[in-house]
This record gives sequence, C-alpha cells and structure tokens, in this order.
Amino acid sequence: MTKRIGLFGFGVVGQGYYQIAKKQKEQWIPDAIVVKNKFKRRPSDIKFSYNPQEVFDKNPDYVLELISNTEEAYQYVTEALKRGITVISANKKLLSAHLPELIQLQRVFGGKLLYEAAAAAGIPVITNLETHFEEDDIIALEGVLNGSSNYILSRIFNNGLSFTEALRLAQQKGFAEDDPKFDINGSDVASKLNILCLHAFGKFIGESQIPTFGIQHLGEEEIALAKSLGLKIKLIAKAEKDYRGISAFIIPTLVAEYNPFHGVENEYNAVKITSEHLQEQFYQGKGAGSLPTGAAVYGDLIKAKNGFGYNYSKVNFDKPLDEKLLNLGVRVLIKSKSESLIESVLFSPELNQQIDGYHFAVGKVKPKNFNRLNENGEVSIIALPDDLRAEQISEGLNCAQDAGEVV
Ligand SMILES: NC(=O)C1=CN([C@@H]2O[C@H](COP(=O)(O)OP(=O)(O)OC[C@H]3O[C@@H](n4cnc5c(N)ncnc54)[C@H](OP(=O)(O)O)[C@@H]3O)[C@@H](O)[C@H]2O)C=CC1
Ligand SMILES: N[C@@H](CC=O)C(=O)O
Repeated sequence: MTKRIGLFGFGVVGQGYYQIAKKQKEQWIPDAIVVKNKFKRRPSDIKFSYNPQEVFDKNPDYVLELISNTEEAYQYVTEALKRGITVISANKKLLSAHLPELIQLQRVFGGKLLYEAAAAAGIPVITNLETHFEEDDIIALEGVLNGSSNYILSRIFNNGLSFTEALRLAQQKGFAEDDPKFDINGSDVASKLNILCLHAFGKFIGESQIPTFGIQHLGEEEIALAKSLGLKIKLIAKAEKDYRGISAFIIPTLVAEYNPFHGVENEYNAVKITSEHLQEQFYQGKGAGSLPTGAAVYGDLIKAKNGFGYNYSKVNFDKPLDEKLLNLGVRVLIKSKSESLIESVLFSPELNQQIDGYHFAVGKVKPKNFNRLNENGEVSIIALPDDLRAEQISEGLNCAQDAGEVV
C-alpha cells in the first residue's frame, strides 16, 4: 500500500535520501518537501514548499526530519509525534537535547521515532544496541563518531594538509555541520555519545555533562610527536560502566597500530562495543556524507514499515532516567604555556618538559576539567595508550624537535 511521506530539509542528507528513494519503489518519494530559503536554486522537476504546515496537511504516514536547525526541528518532530505519526530524524542535536520528552511522546501517542542516521550515520549501531544487545550487559562503548574531525585528522596525517585546508574540504564534501565548530570542538560527538549511552546503558546523561575535548587545539607539536612514535591521533568517545557507575568522555587520543581505531580514516566512523556475552564487536562505516546518511534514513523507513521501533530495553521507566557520571582520572599528555595551569589539573605526574615556551607534561586529568581546558585556546590534551611510557614521549618530543617539525 502506498505510504505518504513528508520531508523537511533538502540539503546533504535530504538529497541523499531522495536519490536513494527515487531508485526504489515509487511509494517512498515524498508527497511534500519543505525547505527554508526561498532564494536557493532547486531542481525544477521537484515541487518544494516553504510552509511546514503543508507536510501535515498531506496527512503523512511518515515524517522525515532532515533539517539543520534544532528549534524548528523540535516543533516539527513534536507536532508529528503528537499526531501519532512515525518520525525519522538525523538531527543529533535535537535528539540529544530532548530524548526523554520524545520517548514520552512516543509512549503516549503511539508514533515511533527512529534515528539511526543521528549517530555514526551508516553504522546501524542503535538498531544493534536495541536488538542484538537487548539481553546483554554493555560494559563499554567506544567510538570515532565525527566524520569531519576524522577526515581532518586523516588529511593532516596522511596528506600534510593544514587544519584550515582540511576543514574546508570536509565542508565542501558535506560532512561538516552548518556551524563546523560543533564538529571540531567535540560537541557533535557529545550529542551522539549521549544518544548512544541511553541505548547502551538505559541512562540519559545529558550532553552538557559529558566532558568533551575537541581537536581544534591540536598543534603541530602533537602531530609531530605522534608521527615520530609511529602513532595516529583519533577523536575518541568513550563510555564505560562498572559497579561504581558510568564514566564517559571525549578526547583526542594517541592510537597505536594494534588499536582497531588506528585504521579508521577519512569520514569513516567506528564503534567498539564490549558486552558481557557478545564480548567485543567492532563496526566501521561512513559516518557522514549524503548517500551513507540518506541510506540510514531510508533504512529506518523500511524498518518502520516492517513494524520496528526502539524498545529502549535498557531503560527502567520506573526510575529517573538521568545519571551523574564518575570522574575518574585519564592519563594524558597536556601542553600549555602555563605551568601553573598544568599543576592545577594534573595529578600522578610522570613528565614535565619544556620546549620552545611550552610545557609538556604527562599525568592524569579528571574529565570534569576537560570542558574548562577546551575553552582555553592555548591548551591541548591527548589521551595516551597505557603502554606508552613517559620516557618514550620525551624521546618522541626531542626527536620531533630535532627533525625541525616543531617550530
Ligand atoms: N551531513 C551529514 O553527513 C550528516 C548530517 N546529519 C544531520 O542531518 C541534518 C541535516 O544535515 P544536512 O543535510 O547536512 O544539512 P544541510 O545544511 O545540507 O541542509 C539542511 C536542509 O534543511 C533545510 N532547513 C533548515 N531549516 C529549515 C526549516 N526551518 N524548515 C524546513 N527546512 C529547513 C534547509 O533548507 P534550504 O535548502 O532552504 O537551505 C536545507 O534544505 C542535521 O541535523 C545534521 O546534523 C546527520 C548525519 C550526517
Ligand atoms: N558533521 C557530522 C555529520 C554526521 O553526523 C560529522 O562530521 O560526523
């Protein structure tokens, strides 16, 4: 039977969806497409509307919310759910901010909300957490969750591009957010990790509670150090659960070749899930871009048609959803011009070396300090592999300096 579809947004993701839907059976072509900017050039063979109400006037079975704006997306998604319509969204900022309310709207009005594209786009990680892992206790979830940051790091490491050049390319390819600061400062990863934690651990942490350090302060010293040690830097999101509670944070991390994230390049994302029964699983796929994200949206539509919805099986709805994170120290290399700043956050020190006006120190930092350090333009921190000794870092720094890679 033909289904009616209303589509909000015809940008990178909306066009990816449309391209895929056009190849399939006629029934998945939207009956109404609502966009924002009246002055944009559009394909002449597709009818567009600028009036959001037009989607609802068509009485849709499914609403696809693929827009960049969060507040307006909230209006569209809540209106659809209140009408009992099934919604597919790619909007991690919206979902991360409002998931508890959106879950409640599904429970009250009966519409479903699917959002595989919102976390690691092409990797069906949310569906897996909801199905495969339903009866399995998740111990840890780790991931490269931002295609743009990963693309930037790949271009810097593998092609010697500058940060600015690499970011421009990520924008041109449609990987970056409307405002790319959300990609490079880790905020986009925090949205995704927040969503994934709900499905993995049944707890809503809240994006602002997740300690986050992005890639925007990485300097040539850290890049040169990583290269001299034969390592790479990846922006890693990590959440772990033990008898004390949950810890979660996002931080650029030095990864060795034996680490499966080492080989994750360009706009690819990857997720490693460790659970009690299935133990270790590693997923890799495209985390950004028109077709992979459009395909994830299309996949959600097919799942919804087949009656699939999230059970939120890890959530205990009789208890509060929120969770306070543990604040356990993370072993890092910290770089700053201010020794006193380093001293104020670093404990269990292992190294303190000065190069060209910068202090490089190894020790532990509590994740609660990440956000404060992230906002301080001149500090960088990188998490370290357990087996990388402070002496090796010191040698690596000297080596990079001698090679003239550090100015
Ligand atoms: N790009 C990617 O790889 C991925 C993106 N996402 C998420 O998907 C969503 C869309 O991203 P993307 O396609 O890249 O963004 P784009 O900026 O390419 O496109 C956004 C689209 O939304 C439309 N739009 C904006 N505000 C409104 C509004 N109020 N009403 C109707 N339409 C509106 C724009 O209209 P107009 O054409 O008039 O400007 C445009 O068509 C975002 O939430 C993003 O975070 C998720 C995974 C991957
Ligand atoms: N800007 C995001 C798009 C997908 O979520 C990214 O780069 O990962």
